[in-house]
Amino acid sequence: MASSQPPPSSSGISLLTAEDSAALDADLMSTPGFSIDQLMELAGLSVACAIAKVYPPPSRVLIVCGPGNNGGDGLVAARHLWQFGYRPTCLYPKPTARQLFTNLVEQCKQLDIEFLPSWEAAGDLGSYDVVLDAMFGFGFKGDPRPPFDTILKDLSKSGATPVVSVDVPSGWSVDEGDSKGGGLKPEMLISLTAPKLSARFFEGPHHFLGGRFVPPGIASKYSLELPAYPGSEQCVRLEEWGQQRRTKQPQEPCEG
Ligand SMILES: NC(=O)C1=CN([C@@H]2O[C@H](COP(=O)(O)OP(=O)(O)OC[C@H]3O[C@@H](n4cnc5c(N)ncnc54)[C@H](OP(=O)(O)O)[C@@H]3O)[C@@H](O)[C@H]2O)[C@H](O)CC1
Ligand SMILES: [K+]
Repeated sequence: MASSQPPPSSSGISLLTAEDSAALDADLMSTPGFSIDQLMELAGLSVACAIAKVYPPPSRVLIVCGPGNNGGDGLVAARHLWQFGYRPTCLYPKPTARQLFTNLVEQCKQLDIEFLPSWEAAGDLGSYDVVLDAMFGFGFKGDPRPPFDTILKDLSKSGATPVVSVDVPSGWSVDEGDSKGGGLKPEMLISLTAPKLSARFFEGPHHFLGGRFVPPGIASKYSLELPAYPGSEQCVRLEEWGQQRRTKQPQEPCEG
């Protein structure tokens, strides 16, 4: 069972705790029998589709991938972005030896997507149009360990290039957000399945939902209230965060 009713955001959309995110993930793989490959493919595709809504090709995208499934989403997104006409470059400093991940890397290499040997090799961040943060999602705990500590510090300091975070801004507590301060301030967040609790602290102008694979039974088990995806779209913009708050103008006085 879901550990508790997910808290709604101010807009009524459900937010998931780290604990419920992991439980929901396990449910998707047990009851409807989704494989992780299927879910990751759809998650990564939705990330690429959301990026295409905001940063049109041919953008230079630096994709920083972490050691878990969030990193796998980044590798899938790299392949789709290339197919959409982008020029992705990947950094995958702690590659996972599992077959799924070695396949994803090989699929990118078949497209001649460059894999950087180190963070230092990324050079001037200003030479990229977008940095895709696929380091950590709902499996992150504690303080970032090397080399991600340095990468996150550098990305947090640099205002040169917009950061797009997959599922959770990396380095943030999944439930508490950037509780220590000084962390990433992404311009765009692509929440997967449902926004995580920390999304209530996201202040950037672009918040999307992706991962269009939740069957009604699981949505109802977790009492998920989510916006409908339009038509055949893989992502939906969550207007309720950031954008509306930032663009809200004081009411014009009525004439007459
Ligand atoms: N249902 C869905 O919405 C799906 C989402 N997907 C994506 O998967 C992630 C969650 O993936 P998971 O592998 O469980 O977790 P993460 O990728 O977030 O991180 C786990 C790895 O990170 C390491 N880790 C954890 N904390 C730290 C730290 N402080 N410093 C360095 N490294 C850290 C951890 O290593 P351990 O040794 O600590 O275990 C793991 O290697 C979700 O957010 C979505 O993006 C799926 O793709 C599809 C289904
Ligand atoms: K992330």
